[in-house]
Amino acid sequence: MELRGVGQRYGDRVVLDGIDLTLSEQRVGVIGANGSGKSTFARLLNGLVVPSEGQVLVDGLDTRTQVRAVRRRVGFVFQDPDAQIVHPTVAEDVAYGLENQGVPAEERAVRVAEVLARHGLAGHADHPAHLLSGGQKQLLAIAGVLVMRPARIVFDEPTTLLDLVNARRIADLVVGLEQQVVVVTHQLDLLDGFDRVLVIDRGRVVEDAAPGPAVQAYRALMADR
Ligand SMILES: Nc1ncnc2c1ncn2[C@@H]1O[C@H](COP(=O)(O)OP(=O)(O)OP(=O)(O)O)[C@@H](O)[C@H]1O
Repeated sequence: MELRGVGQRYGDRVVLDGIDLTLSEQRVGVIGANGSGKSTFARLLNGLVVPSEGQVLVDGLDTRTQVRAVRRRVGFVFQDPDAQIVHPTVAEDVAYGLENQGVPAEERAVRVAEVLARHGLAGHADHPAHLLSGGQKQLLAIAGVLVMRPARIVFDEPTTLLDLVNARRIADLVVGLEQQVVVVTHQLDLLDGFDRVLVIDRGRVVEDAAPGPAVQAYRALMADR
């Protein structure tokens, strides 16, 4: 994924400015203060937001002109799974994206069963999705993305609403993924073992390093506020 001269503004408000990055590492973290531009950055990566300046490219595809192809390559997991869960039952919800892509019913059933089993939701296939616990809902939202087999997944604060047990579960799941992942988080221990961490501050990337030095830079920055 590549950002070239990317800027994002809403009216007079500059939310991101002068972002030039190539993200080729398997695990990339994004940290920074509230309102620094992290979610906007995450949303640029799969075309949920199109930059007001510059270009975002995924495998050479421009999010401005090839957003459908980009979305097939880049899955997105929202902070609040309720934003993502739209169908009455667990299995229907996971099947939804596949149905949209025209995957035949038989293959859909196999892929849905497989992903639910892998994420401990097999026993819940026919349960109402809204009755799941917060942790199960987040797993369901992730299963709904994984079933589509995107090559990359962007997570926007995936553990914020979760208790410690479920947060750990999601963290383990993220670490075990074979896809490229970009994770926005305030939970700094989620970044252990990541390849690269970006610190965003006031719309700019102010540190770009391994997790240790990046977290240190972020702490130093916040200590001065
Ligand atoms: N659609 C929009 N219209 C106007 N302003 C927006 C829009 N989206 C984001 N912003 C503004 O951009 C700034 C950065 O928001 P963003 O959600 O990217 O920050 P963040 O770093 O993810 O914050 P947090 O850690 O609190 O989630 C905020 O001041 C926000 O109000």
